[in-house]
Amino acid sequence: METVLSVEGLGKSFKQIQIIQNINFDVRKGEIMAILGPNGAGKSTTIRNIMGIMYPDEGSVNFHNYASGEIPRNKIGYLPEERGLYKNVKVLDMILYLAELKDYPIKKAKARALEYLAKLGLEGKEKVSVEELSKGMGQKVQFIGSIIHEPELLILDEPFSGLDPVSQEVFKNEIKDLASKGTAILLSSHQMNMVEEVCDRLFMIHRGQKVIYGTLAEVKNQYSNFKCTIRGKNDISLLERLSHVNRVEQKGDVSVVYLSQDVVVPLWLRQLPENLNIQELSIDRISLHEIFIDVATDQHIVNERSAVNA
Ligand SMILES: Nc1ncnc2c1ncn2[C@@H]1O[C@H](COP(=O)(O)OP(=O)(O)OP(=O)(O)O)[C@@H](O)[C@H]1O
Repeated sequence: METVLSVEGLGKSFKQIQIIQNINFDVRKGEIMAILGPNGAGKSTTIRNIMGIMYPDEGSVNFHNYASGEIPRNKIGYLPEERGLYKNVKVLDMILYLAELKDYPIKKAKARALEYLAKLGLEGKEKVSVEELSKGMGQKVQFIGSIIHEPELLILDEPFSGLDPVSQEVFKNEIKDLASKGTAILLSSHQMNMVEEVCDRLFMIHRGQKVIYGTLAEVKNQYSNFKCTIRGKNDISLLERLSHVNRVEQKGDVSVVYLSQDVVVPLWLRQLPENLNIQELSIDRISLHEIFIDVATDQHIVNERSAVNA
């Protein structure tokens, strides 16, 4: 797939403190790439360097064959972490103003704006002034502003925050739809369930450095695939002695047994001892949420390894 954005060796310091270091990834046409990491990891700093809001100390950002200084900004859409629209401007005028800033034909912009306002449940709000909107509604308007000019690359910093579950679904579907039509999307989010549902690949930063980079399937395969949850009173040492066990976590009567990558689940189930107390048992895939916590807290619960492709 065609590479739209490539980030190479990006590094940035503030007051001699290295915030991000040697960041490398790309975003391809029609894919949703998630950029993840705990608070303060360096995600927004990376995005701001891509957007030319700040300049990197090291490395480069390329959009197709354009180098940093030459990137045609009207080909990029950006929903920043800090939300902000002019308060005393009417919704439709606000969107058209943003389209004009990107040199997008106004007639087309108007048709698109009305289409998206209806799609996002804001039909009839065209003439309402921005200050009269709720926080979530304002976010929807800003989102429309970021895509009004049909950008080839869309960068979304925390698009789901502050949205109710229904609106999150609408946003999620819209983001997927844009990608299916060819938009390259870089998405930063702390909502792992959402990320898991939409992203094709992911990049995780921890303490300013890459710790995970790959497709969702690759990441899951690298981190032990399965966990077995058993409800029943059991001695932890009995569970720890089983084969293919990376680690056991016990809370009251519930034990979570994290299995190693090479486990064959039916065989593993067959070797469970007869004296195991099983009131309930389930086998599940490790979630992205668990992988995130594992990496971000250096726990190595799900896998002895700390990184994928690092
Ligand atoms: N302008 C600045 N001057 C000094 N330090 C900064 C500046 N901007 C960011 N930082 C620091 O850089 C680090 C990374 O911040 P950044 O906003 O990139 O993190 P993030 O991964 O986006 O976090 P969050 O999930 O909380 O939004 C933090 O320690 C932050 O304090």
